[in-house]
Amino acid sequence: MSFNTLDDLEPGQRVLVRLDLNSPVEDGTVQDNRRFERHAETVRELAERGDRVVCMAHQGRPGDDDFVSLRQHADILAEHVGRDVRFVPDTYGPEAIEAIDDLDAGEVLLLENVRMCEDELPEADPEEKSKCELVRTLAAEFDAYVNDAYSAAHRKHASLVGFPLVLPSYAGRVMESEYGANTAIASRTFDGQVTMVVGGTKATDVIGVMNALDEKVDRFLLGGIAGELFLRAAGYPVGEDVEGMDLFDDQWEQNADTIRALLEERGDQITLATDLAYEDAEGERAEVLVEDVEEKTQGFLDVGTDTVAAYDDVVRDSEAVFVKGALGLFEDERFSVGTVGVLEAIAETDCFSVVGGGDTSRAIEMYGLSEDDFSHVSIAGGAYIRALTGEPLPAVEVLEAEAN
Ligand SMILES: Nc1ncnc2c1ncn2[C@@H]1O[C@H](COP(=O)(O)OP(=O)(O)O)[C@@H](O)[C@H]1O
Ligand SMILES: O=C(OP(=O)(O)O)[C@H](O)COP(=O)(O)O
Repeated sequence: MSFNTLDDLEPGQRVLVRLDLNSPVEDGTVQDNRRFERHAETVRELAERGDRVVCMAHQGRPGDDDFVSLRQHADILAEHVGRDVRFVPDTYGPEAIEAIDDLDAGEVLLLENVRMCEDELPEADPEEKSKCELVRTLAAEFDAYVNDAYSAAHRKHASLVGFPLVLPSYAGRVMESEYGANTAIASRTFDGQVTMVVGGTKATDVIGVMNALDEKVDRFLLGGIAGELFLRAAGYPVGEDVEGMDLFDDQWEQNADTIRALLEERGDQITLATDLAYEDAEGERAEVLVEDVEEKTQGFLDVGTDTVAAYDDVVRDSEAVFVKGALGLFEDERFSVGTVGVLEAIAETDCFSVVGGGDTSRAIEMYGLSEDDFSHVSIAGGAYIRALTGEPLPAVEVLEAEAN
């Protein structure tokens, strides 16, 4: 590992820590998940050493329903850390600076959602990001920067790539362990069939790297939003937004050409759902064969049972299975069949397996599966599949470049 870690950081300092607390938000309520539990280890270690610990994180994307304040995150984080986590509804303005100055040794503060600041999001190189006001203002308050946000390390945002150029920088415990595990996995080779289960909502992240995964993956099993977009490209009347959704049309615009090319060039490696599940008028799970869909009038919330059976067979014939994203809205038990079915098949076989996707790992504990039945459960989604391709992660690269 060629970056500095917490073992290299002198205790008793003012430390700015980038976490990834991006979480599901249901009816305005932030849902606890493994990201809190894992990052709490880094925060607790720093606080116990007598550092002043200021945490910075994001939630959602501007314009989306889950783009909310981090106030609730502070309470959830506090439960996992086992000590108070103060919250300030400001990121680098006077209120934030005052709260940072007020902190004593061993105390923890969480700043407001960093994506509420204009400087954060437009992607740019570290050099440019290091000069923005957000980075310059906050850097002046700290002795060191710790990046623990492995799962956001594929984004070139200010809080992720800007600070290592202006502060001594270190990887947190989550960054260290996820980087180590995912890099080791990327260099593994397998004799038998390697399968990747692709679902979730961030279709763009995975479609963008499917070409690069060609060497690594023999079979792709599609579900979730990516699955429907592929069905649309294959000519079925699905994969579009209905009823005020905002999941398909933008991602279709961005990826339609790539999807068509993938289907044409390696369609034999790509398996699509043959049936889909939806909520009927009585509120029950109902299913329809993809070939029988005449028009999409409501959301499809899971793959159907024929599809699950077919995917189950493929998983049982595989030597390695990588999961990136849920096959359906598994948080609702009626639509958990695809995600849980595939996870159960993996757990019952002795294939090498990695489960990732910001939310997918939640399905393991929600449905009584044991983490021990998987080789690695990552709290990262997009970053982990990018790591599999061997493509560098910008936030890791800058930590390495600036390490001494
Ligand atoms: N057909 C679907 N309709 C709505 N939501 C879906 C569907 N399929 C999957 N999801 C949702 O995708 C969410 C995100 O999955 P996740 O594994 O975190 O992938 P990603 O990293 O792409 O966000 C899950 O919480 C699940 O509810
Ligand atoms: O949850 C995240 O990614 P993931 O869903 O791919 O695991 C990260 O916080 C990155 O968020 P973003 O995809 O809105 O940049």
